[in-house]
This record gives sequence, structure tokens and C-alpha cells, in this order.
Amino acid sequence: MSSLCLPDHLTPLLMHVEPLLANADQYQLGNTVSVSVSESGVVDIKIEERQLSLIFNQAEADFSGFKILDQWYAPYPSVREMQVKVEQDSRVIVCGLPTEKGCVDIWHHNGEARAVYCHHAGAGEPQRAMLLCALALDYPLEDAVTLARAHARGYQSSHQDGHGEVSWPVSRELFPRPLTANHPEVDVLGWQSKEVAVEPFCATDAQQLALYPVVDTAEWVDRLLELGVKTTQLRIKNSQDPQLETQVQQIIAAGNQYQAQVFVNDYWQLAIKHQAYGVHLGQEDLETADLVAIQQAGLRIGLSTHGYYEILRAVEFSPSYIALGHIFPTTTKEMPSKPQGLNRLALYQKLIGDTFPTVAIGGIDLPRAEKVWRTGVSSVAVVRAITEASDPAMAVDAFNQLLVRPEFPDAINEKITDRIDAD
Ligand SMILES: Cc1ncc(COP(=O)(O)OP(=O)(O)O)c(N)n1
Ligand SMILES: Cc1ncsc1CCOP(=O)(O)O
Ligand SMILES: [Mg+2]
Repeated sequence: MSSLCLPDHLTPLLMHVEPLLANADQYQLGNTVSVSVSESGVVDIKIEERQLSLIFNQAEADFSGFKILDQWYAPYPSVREMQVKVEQDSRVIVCGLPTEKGCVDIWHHNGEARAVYCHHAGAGEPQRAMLLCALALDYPLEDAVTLARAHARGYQSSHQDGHGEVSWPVSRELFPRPLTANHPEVDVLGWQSKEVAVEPFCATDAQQLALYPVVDTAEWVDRLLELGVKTTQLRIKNSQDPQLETQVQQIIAAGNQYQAQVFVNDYWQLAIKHQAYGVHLGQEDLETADLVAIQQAGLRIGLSTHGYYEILRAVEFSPSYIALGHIFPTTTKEMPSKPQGLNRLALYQKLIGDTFPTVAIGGIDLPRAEKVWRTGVSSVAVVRAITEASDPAMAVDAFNQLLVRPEFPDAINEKITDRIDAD
């Protein structure tokens, strides 16, 4: 159980908070949140042992919680000014900063500022309410800010259309776009981004993506390709492995021989040097990798994501697939985030739709794979379910039998989120 305690001047938000939390309960997106009102001037959120405090538009210098700025009076500060302010103060969250043609939300992430931008801000109270609900549901700050903007927009358009329903934002059109070098208005807005703009990456053959074993030796890759596996990845985490380059060369040759989609994890320079089919990069890898070089070399790219903002940011780079994880607890990799579960996965899949192939990863075994597949993902990536199987050939066979789509997948996909069971 988590709790959200509002100061009494924010009680008007309750009419938005309660239906949103009911929605989240229905979709089983997180722990139940109890809501209360107090006389303190701040919002208090408790999630297990963690506590967050937030204030809106108050200039208390010694307040150690999040300071949300969402009231703006002309002349507005520039986007660049607010970018610098957020870079310098990790506690400042800028919401709905007006610009000539829209509005920007800005927050702090690992010493930098990140932002999303959209042309219509939507409604103010629903935006605040979703920000607080999403934090209480233990979404990371960047997802809470992003969801809040999407909900503000969804709320406004549904009330204009006369439906008047409060619903969890699902469709891409409602979501703001991250400000990256690929955003067409990034320069006009004055946002300074570290990355360089990159052209879309080559596509994968989505039909061949279904089963995606991730393994740590070239020998495993060979063995899987012999079993007919059509997509796989070499993931060697020891960069000092003396056989690293040889193994990368081996899997590229094997992939060509079997006409399979063989990805190299992390080592994008080696992947370019030996002309691999593709590379897989995580969020940390993205900080240092040269995406333009990877794209220009004609390699495919798969990007790891762990929530709404990272998904939307990945979309900006037009990758060959988007990985969504981790879905269930895993012992293969130490994860800084919590498992997403099937219900959040289903919503991420709906957000991406069929614009990019998706790969679910993390703790997926054969019994869980069916429910994962029913969310509509294009692919299921597994480590232990293959490498620790008593009979890997039988495991590959069993996954292959499960991971097929009927002839008219759209008819199935429409109903996906209604049919997802609890994790
Ligand atoms: C298909 C797929 N999805 C996710 C990952 C994880 O990548 P990353 O976050 O960079 O972590 P490492 O695998 O490098 O430890 C992956 N490798 N493949
Ligand atoms: C590499 C990686 N990235 C996210 S979870 C994961 C490991 C998945 O391994 P397993 O299938 O054994 O849980
Ligand atoms: Mg990596």
C-alpha cells in the first residue's frame, strides 16, 4: 500500500485523483494508493520505505523535496533558461512552460535536463493530479511528467468531445515528444541537446523476430542457428574477454550463413568493423555510442527501454526494434528498476502500436511467454529459458510453437489490454 497526502488547498485535485487511481487499480498498474488531506503545505507521497515531498510554485529555498513550477506569467522565461535551472537543481520540475507554439515540461536526470514538448498543453488540474498519482504508483519521475502531460491532453479532448470520461492515456497522439536532436523544433525552441540528429535505422524482418534468445558465447549462437533460430544476440559482458573480437566475427559469419538476424550487444565499434546485422544498446550505452556511425554503416539497432519516457525517446531515433523490460524478476542482470509486469507491458505495446517491432525481455519462461505474447509484442527475448533448459532444442521448439500469430493479428490486438490477467 502507498499513500498520497494532499495539502488542503489542493483538495480540488481529488475529483481527478480518485478516478485516476481507480483506473490504475483496474489495469493493476501498481500498489493500491490511499489518499488523504492534511493541513501541511506540501504534498507527501509514501511508497514502501520511500518518501517524496512536493510543493507547487513556492520559492522556499530550504525545501528539500521537489519544487514544481507550473504557473507562468508573461514575459515567460526562455526554454534555455529553464533548461539551465533544472540542470543545476535536481529538485526543480518545470511543467507546461509556454512557448510560442506549445509548451515544454523539463526535469532533471543524472546531472542533465530532459524535456518533452507538445503543441497543446491540455487541462491544468488533471495534469497535476496525474503527476501525483503516477509518482504514488511508483512510476519514475520522467514517466510521471510524461504521463501527466498525456493525461492533461486526453482529459481536455475527451471533455471537449462530450465523453467526459477519465481514462488512462494510451494512444501515441496524446503523448508529448521528447526534445532530442531529432525533433524538428529543437533549435527554434532553444533546447540544447547532446546528441546529433540521426536518420532512421534499417528495418528487421519482424516475421523472424518472434523467439529471440540472448546468449553469451559464439558457440551458443551456432547451436541456436543450427536449430533454426532466426534472431539471436551475442551478449558478452566481459569487455576484456580475449576472444571477444573473434567471437563477434564468428557470429557474424554464422548469421550470414544461416540468413539469420544476429545482434551484437554493446560492442557497436566491433559490430561496425565486421559489418554485423545489428547491435543492441541500452540506455547507458546510448550516452557514448555513435548512432550516426551505426546508422550509416547500415546496421540495425535495438534499444532497451524501461518506461514511457524512454520508449518515446527511443521512437525519436527510429530504431529497428524497441526492447521493453524487464517484465518479470530476473537473476541474469542486476536491474536498477522494478519489473514492469504484464499490465504495464500491454500499455507500452499499445503506445508503440505497429510503428516499431517490440521485444519483451526479463524473466520470461515458457509458461509466462503466452501471456507476454498476448500483449501483442513482436518478440520474446530469453536468456535462462534457453541456456538453462535441460533440453534447449525442445525449449526452442516449444517457444516456436507458442510464438505464432493467427492470420489476422489486428483482430486479436484490439482486445489485448482487456484480456491481460494479473501478473
Ligand atoms: C533484446 C535485449 N533487450 C534488452 C537488453 C539489455 O540491454 P542493456 O540494458 O544495455 O543491458 P546489457 O544487456 O548490456 O547488460 C538486451 N541486451 N537485449
Ligand atoms: C539482458 C537483460 N536485460 C533486461 S532483463 C535481461 C536478462 C533477461 O534474462 P532472463 O531471460 O534469464 O531473465
Ligand atoms: Mg548494454
